[in-house]
Amino acid sequence: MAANGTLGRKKFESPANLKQRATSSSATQTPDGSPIDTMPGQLLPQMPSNGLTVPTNGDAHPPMLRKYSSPMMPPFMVSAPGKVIVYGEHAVVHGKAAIAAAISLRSYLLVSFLSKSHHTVTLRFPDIKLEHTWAIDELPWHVFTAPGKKRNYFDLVTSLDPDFLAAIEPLIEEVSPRAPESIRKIHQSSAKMFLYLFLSLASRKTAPCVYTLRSTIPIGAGLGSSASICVCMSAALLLQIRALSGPHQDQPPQECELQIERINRWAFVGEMCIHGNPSGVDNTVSSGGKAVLFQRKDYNKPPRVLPLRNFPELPLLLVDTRQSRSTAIEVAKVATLKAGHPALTENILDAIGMVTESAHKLLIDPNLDPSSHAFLKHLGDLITINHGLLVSLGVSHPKLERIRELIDYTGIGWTKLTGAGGGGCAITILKPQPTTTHTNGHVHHDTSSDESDASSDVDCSASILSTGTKLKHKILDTLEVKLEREGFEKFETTLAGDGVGVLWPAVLHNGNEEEGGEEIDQDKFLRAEGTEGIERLVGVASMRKTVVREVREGWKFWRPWEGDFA
Ligand SMILES: Nc1ncnc2c1ncn2[C@@H]1O[C@H](COP(=O)(O)OP(=O)(O)O)[C@@H](O)[C@H]1O
Ligand SMILES: C[C@@](O)(CCOP(=O)(O)O)CC(=O)O
Repeated sequence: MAANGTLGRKKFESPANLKQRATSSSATQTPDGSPIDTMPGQLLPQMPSNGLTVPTNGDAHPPMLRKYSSPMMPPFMVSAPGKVIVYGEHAVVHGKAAIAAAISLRSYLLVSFLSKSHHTVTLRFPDIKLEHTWAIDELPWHVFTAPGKKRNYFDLVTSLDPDFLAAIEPLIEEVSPRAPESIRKIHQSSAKMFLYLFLSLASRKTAPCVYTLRSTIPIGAGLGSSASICVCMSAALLLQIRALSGPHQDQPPQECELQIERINRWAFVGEMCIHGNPSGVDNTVSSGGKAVLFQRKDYNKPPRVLPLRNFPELPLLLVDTRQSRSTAIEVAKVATLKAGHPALTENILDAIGMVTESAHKLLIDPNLDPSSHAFLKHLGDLITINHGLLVSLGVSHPKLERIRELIDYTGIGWTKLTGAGGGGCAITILKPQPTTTHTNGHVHHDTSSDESDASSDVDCSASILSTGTKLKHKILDTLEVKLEREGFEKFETTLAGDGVGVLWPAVLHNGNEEEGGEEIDQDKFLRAEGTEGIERLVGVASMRKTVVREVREGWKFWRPWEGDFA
């Protein structure tokens, strides 16, 4: 049951519906150039509050002189994925293409509203132990709304405004001033991103609220954690000002794309606050989901970004070395190698470019059969080749090689480092079925698996997409113990899933639409333990129980590749 009996789904409508009722035209179709300052309660005073209908001037009752207080908006959630680079890291710095894909590790942002008397906005980011509150009236709105300065929600912003940065600087300085330098830097980057987006998109009249964020993406491991929180914040603010339509059933693909693009543009602004000069690939993948081909030949021009709509959702094993690394240092290593051995290094970079091209050609093949063994083997071989080439560029790390060794030994899949290397993570695309195991140097053909695994003539379509087989579980569990013993962390994720998603209101029905549902409140969200606890709370069914894709109860996504949502 909902903590508040009025929070059952039937009593609330999607942001798009509310907006449609309030303005009768969608922001998507007729952007009027000015952000909407009011909250749904303010636009719709007739909206039921605590189950009661508020009389309006149109009622049989005479107009009332007392001003009714607006009902509070229900809490809602947004979520956005992290990413991995599947092929082409480092070569992409030298003008070749790379392929990046969304993963099912995600950030979740809960937006809860306070009564008007508060007039504050609070960030609760427990992953980085940050909690900070600002008085909305004391924020430098005058700078962000000065003549000629105010940005529209649909604007393309490609650089940060120095006046805006100067205006928020004193507020950022007040965040965790006594924390150690390394922690303060993390807190202040997140606060800077938030304040810049909040002041650009919201207004002085914005309803007081708390933004509580939890992420299942390891931070600083090259998995796009920062882009994912920027996408969440951008989407939440755009929903609050009703600048988005949907996500809803049968939304045309172009309209889905427009909403994603709108979110992505502001997420990029957030990334600029955190990173200075981001490439834009992380926020693009996190907003839109699935995968993209990404290439930047000329740094003075925007990159080429091609969505790869056919990229299949594949189970992916992700292992974090927990070895911190610096992207800048790894990129510099390759530059040094190139200076010392220009022809050789160029050949390696060209070869990596060919790996990406080969994968791209396969993925856009109209006759692609993503369930065929041949398809998966092609992708897997390219993973192995790509890793070898990265090793020869000198960007691997003994810990990455150890992970690869442990995984190769099980024969469970194809493994490569992902991102900058020098630490960070390794990814493994799982083979359709492991028919053999290796113990103490001996190779065993396992016969203890269930029927689908025991069959040598396996139906790949079932086994490729499923990790739900006994043998795989056994190998993965044994592997997990070994990896953990050596200080590594293993995640079972899915490759090429959804981008930004919305749970409106933040109520789960646990499969029963008739019941009022269970509200996800701040306390429950903060108390959820680890990735499993968070995913259980927000309605993600365990991957091991599902065959094709994770089930996210109640969540809606913009899916241009489908034309609607499932
Ligand atoms: N869960 C989170 N909560 C709050 N801030 C986060 C979170 N995840 C990432 N960030 C922000 O993003 C920054 C990490 O960015 P970065 O080092 O590029 O890592 P990644 O490669 O994972 O994006 C952090 O310093 C912090 O400001
Ligand atoms: C090495 C590189 O190709 C990828 C770095 O990825 P990440 O920082 O590990 O997400 C650098 C880049 O593309 O900017």
